Amino acid sequence: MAPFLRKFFPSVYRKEALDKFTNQYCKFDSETLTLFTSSLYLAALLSSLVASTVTRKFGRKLSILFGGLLFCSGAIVNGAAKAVWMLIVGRILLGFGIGFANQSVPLYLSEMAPYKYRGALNIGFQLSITIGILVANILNYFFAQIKGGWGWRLSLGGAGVPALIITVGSLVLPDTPNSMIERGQHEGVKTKLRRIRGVHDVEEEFNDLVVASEASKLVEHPWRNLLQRKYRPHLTMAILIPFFQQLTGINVIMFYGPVFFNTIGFADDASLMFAVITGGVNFLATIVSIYSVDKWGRRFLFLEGGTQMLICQIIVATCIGVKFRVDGEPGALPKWYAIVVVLFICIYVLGFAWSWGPLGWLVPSEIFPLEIRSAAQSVNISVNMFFTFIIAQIFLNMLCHMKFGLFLFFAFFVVVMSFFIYFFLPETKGIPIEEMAEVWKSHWFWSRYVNDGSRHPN
Ligand SMILES: OC[C@H]1O[C@](O)(CO)[C@@H](O)[C@@H]1O
Repeated sequence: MAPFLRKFFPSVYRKEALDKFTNQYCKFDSETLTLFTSSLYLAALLSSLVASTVTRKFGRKLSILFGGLLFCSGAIVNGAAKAVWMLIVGRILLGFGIGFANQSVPLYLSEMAPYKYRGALNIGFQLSITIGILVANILNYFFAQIKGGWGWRLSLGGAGVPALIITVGSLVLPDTPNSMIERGQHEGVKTKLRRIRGVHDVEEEFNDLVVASEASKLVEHPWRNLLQRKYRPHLTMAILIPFFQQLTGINVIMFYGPVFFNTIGFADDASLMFAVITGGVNFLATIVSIYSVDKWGRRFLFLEGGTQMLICQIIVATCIGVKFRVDGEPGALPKWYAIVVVLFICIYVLGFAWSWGPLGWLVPSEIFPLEIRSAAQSVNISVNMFFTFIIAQIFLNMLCHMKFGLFLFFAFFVVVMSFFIYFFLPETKGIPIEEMAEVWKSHWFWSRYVNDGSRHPN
């Protein structure tokens, strides 16, 4: 929003609004602007490491509560901001909140979910993220129209509403049976299980939980465990899947969509409107993945989504390159031309939202065996946050230097990740978690690690 830029980032505002001769690609290149966006992810990365201990020792509820409170305070500081430092402090508080929530909420969900619905509920996590993005984009569109130019305060402060929902939720929802057992609170667990599952006979699940908890207590060094040769495929996936998810370039559209649409010549309100459209497409396609993931499988969605994103990235790069050339000639794209670009961006978002978006969380969550689950999950989240931070931090500068080639840069990674999936990711559709080991044992490449040199008898 122009009043926001004028107040906190006047040099960006001047370049964008007043200087009609600047290279289009560099209009928004400002380090404080990117620091404002990216500081949140650095804070999230740090706090998710602390949160994993809180979640284990004090229960999921407490981590969720911390997440809600920190997020709430960040929203208040941001909504009341008078200077850039307040914005950045607010973003850091939001980041701490996200670190706690990202660590504990997926765990909470998967521990509460009945076994059969775990996949769908897991995608529910990503679905909620897309709903959050969509609602935020819609509100931004309306708040931007408020006379007096203070609508951005509502946009930033409004983040307090979902934070309050999380805070209150953490107080009224029960802790998970797994967590209670893990912390030695055996009484009351069976009653709780009966309530959650809606059946009387919970003896078997109770015993399973106790056995699982005993087993995980025997693992003294989950982090060192993860480095064992037999966990090489898991460690590889815990690092590469979140890395690739971010290298699709999705957050260029999610974070800087309005900035980007502005760059190609739309007015401020039209740019915010396109953010609503991409947000809507993102949400709808995530629903598609809920229905198709167990039907067509993970590999199909990854490969189809990758191909779709690749084609769109090449088309968008070509369209922008042809018009702005390498020197970023000032002037907007013709309307119809800009609409074609927006259309292919939407098809790109569709491709992401039914593949790497949800599967980037689902696949890691179902392939880690219990003894390394929490450590591997922390690696997964940290790598995700780290690369979200990197892209958020360098995107505007990359756009300025790599120009339309930026889209080809991400396209290159989409090719690499699709080959990676094709050759190295086994299909995990319909395989019970406790039988997952077999999948690696019969894989052409990973079998040499999990079988420890000797091939499986069959
Ligand atoms: O839907 C897009 C969103 O999904 C994620 O890739 C993973 O949750 C985020 O980094 C992104 O902002």
